[in-house]
Amino acid sequence: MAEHNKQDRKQHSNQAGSGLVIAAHGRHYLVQATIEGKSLKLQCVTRGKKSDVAVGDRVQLKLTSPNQGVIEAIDERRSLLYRSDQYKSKLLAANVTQLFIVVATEPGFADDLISRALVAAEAAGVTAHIVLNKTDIVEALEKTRQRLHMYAALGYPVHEVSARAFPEQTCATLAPLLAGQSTILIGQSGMGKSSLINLIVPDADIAVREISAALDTGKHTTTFTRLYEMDMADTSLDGHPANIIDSPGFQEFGLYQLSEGMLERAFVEFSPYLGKCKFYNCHHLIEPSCAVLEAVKENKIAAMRHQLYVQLLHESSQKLY
Ligand SMILES: Nc1nc2c(ncn2[C@@H]2O[C@H](COP(=O)(O)OP(=O)(O)OP(=O)(O)O)[C@@H](O)[C@H]2O)c(=O)[nH]1
Ligand SMILES: [Zn+2]
Repeated sequence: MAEHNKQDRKQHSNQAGSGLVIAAHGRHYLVQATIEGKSLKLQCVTRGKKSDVAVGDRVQLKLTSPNQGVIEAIDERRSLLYRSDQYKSKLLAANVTQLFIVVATEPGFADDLISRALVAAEAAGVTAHIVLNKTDIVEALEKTRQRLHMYAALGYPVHEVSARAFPEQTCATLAPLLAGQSTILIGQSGMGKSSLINLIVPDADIAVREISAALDTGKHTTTFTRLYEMDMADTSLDGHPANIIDSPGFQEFGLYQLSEGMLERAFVEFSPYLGKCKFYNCHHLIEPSCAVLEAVKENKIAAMRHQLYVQLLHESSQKLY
């Protein structure tokens, strides 16, 4: 260790505290920390080569310089979501309580991605909602509603908003849903996720520039997952702080770590049929007298959803680790 580092460490080593990871870029983390009663943003690394910290983690840390720290421990997590990285799953966000999937009337969205997100949410014990944006594009509204009916029928709430045409109503719809929760927003490009974030998080742009500078991400200001803390003080929801997590692009969820048992339970509409197949260890693929396959045949389970189950089962058997 370099001499000046040693001195730095000595000077600050007795200062410890806790914090919330608000952004991650490679193995560098930005932590909103409280050190001896003072609130500050710290650039942090982990000890050694550990990289199992995620945005949303509550961590214990030690100060190494006035604006830097080392993450010593991760507090127990309430939930953990994974993102996909070429047949591997990496951490996406921790302690999320709900997932908002942003879709729009236009451009069209992919059912496959919605269902993958729903599976990820179910497996992580996270509530999932669908936010239908751009309801002002009325020509496409009915058709989109019909497409989303399938998810509403499965029990996933669908909320209609328009970030651009009806900003106030949009805030009024979303704010009570967000209060007291830690919400991650995901969406395919063009759905209006950024417009929604800018609407519900005042100064989101400034926060992103700050985070980007602190983590030295260069021009890639949109390639990292970040968390915005909202105190809701200037709303009727005062006292119910909310965390909003923005994940860039459409993060494909990492589902490789899911076991077969977890997968079949993550398809909520399978549940009345589980345990009713002829074979107790039925994979619901081609087996005779499979209650799930029979339900697909009778249109009680959408064929599209069953196909995704088959695909995910296949993918999870391909994992490389
Ligand atoms: N008509 C209409 N357009 C909207 C609405 N919300 C956003 N848009 C437009 O949709 C386009 C995409 O919006 P963004 O907020 O950049 O979408 P995004 O989902 O963040 O997309 P990426 O930045 O590509 O990830 C922009 O041209 C917005 O102005 C809406 O409620 N109605
Ligand atoms: Zn079966």
